[in-house]
Amino acid sequence: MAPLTLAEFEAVARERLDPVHYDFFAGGAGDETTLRANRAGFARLALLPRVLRGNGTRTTATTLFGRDTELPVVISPTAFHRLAHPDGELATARAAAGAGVVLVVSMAATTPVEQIAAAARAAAPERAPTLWFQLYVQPDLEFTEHLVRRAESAGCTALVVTVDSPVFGRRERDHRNGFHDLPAGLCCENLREPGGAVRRIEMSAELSWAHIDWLRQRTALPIVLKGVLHPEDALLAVEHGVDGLLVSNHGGRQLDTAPATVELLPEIAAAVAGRLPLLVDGGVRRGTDVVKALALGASAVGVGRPVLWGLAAAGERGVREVLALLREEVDHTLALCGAASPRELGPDLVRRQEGVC
Ligand SMILES: Cc1cc2nc3c(=O)[nH]c(=O)nc-3n(C[C@H](O)[C@H](O)[C@H](O)COP(=O)(O)O)c2cc1C
Ligand SMILES: O=C(O)C(=O)c1ccccc1
Repeated sequence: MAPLTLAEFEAVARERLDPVHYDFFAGGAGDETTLRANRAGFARLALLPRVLRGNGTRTTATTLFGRDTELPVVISPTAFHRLAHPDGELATARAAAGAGVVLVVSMAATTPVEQIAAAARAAAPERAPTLWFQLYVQPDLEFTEHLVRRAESAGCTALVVTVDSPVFGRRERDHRNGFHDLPAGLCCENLREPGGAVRRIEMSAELSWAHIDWLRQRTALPIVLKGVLHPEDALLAVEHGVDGLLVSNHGGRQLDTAPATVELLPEIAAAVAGRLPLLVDGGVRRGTDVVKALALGASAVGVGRPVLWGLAAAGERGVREVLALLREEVDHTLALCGAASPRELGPDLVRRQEGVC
């Protein structure tokens, strides 16, 4: 039976994957409190529908940084797609392009960004697929700049700079399983030097706002900061001229006990006061989750693990099905809420209820 929900895709993926790789994808940091909190945050919110709105025609489409997208959902960057399926990022890119959904290519992709972009273009030549590139600013700024140029030349139209990883999160499942490295034959292809050697990704606690200023001066691409959670940092982001925020706790993989992302949205939306578009990820598994996040001020949401489950279950087709399920659920939820488009949603549609999980 074809999976009917994103949760069912996870169950299929779990059966197919090496348990060590399943744990790498599924796991979080520490006690996995934040991993669970992301889901609980959505579960605590109720949707309060409007009726008799006369919205016979609906759209799930919207725009992000001036480009059309079929869904207010982007594929958040996740490492190592070839651990999930031999076609890896190529399959993900084809599915995303076919669905008209933005793919954020991970710096830790197991396929070079140029090949990912070519696969996306070939899969949907008529619609100029949208790829963004996720960057961990490396202490070697010359190499970082080289990566930015590669992403630009490959046709990526935004940089997503991950700022929640001054050190790597402590994922205890991986420690228990002894999973520390990619198997032979796979590597982080975007870390390959012109000479052929592959660098290791460095997490750096030295990074500061000065690095964001440095990057701002070196690229005309929109810069989205991924992993801003504190409203004061959201204000600093505005001051430093970034173009968007992806409110994220890294799917519960970095600071354990960080709050659920959806719970932070209202505060962050109030702080930025419309000066920047907000995206949010962490625990989005249902169309109702998407609608709740948009109602609370997000322009779009990101999904991480569900795409890996689709990929592990059935390669490109699995990712296509995951995106199609999300699209149907978003459309259905908009209809039931009396909304004609993602842009019509406001905080009046959401109620917080205690004790519901
Ligand atoms: C297996 C895995 C790998 C990830 N790799 C990256 C990465 O390379 N860069 C990054 O910025 N975030 C990475 N993330 C975090 C995701 O971009 C995203 O924030 C998170 O998965 C969202 O939560 P969700 O999985 O509940 O949808 C990764 C997450 C997972 C689960
Ligand atoms: O697993 C992750 O969450 C992640 O961000 C990552 C980054 C670099 C290499 C491998 C994983």
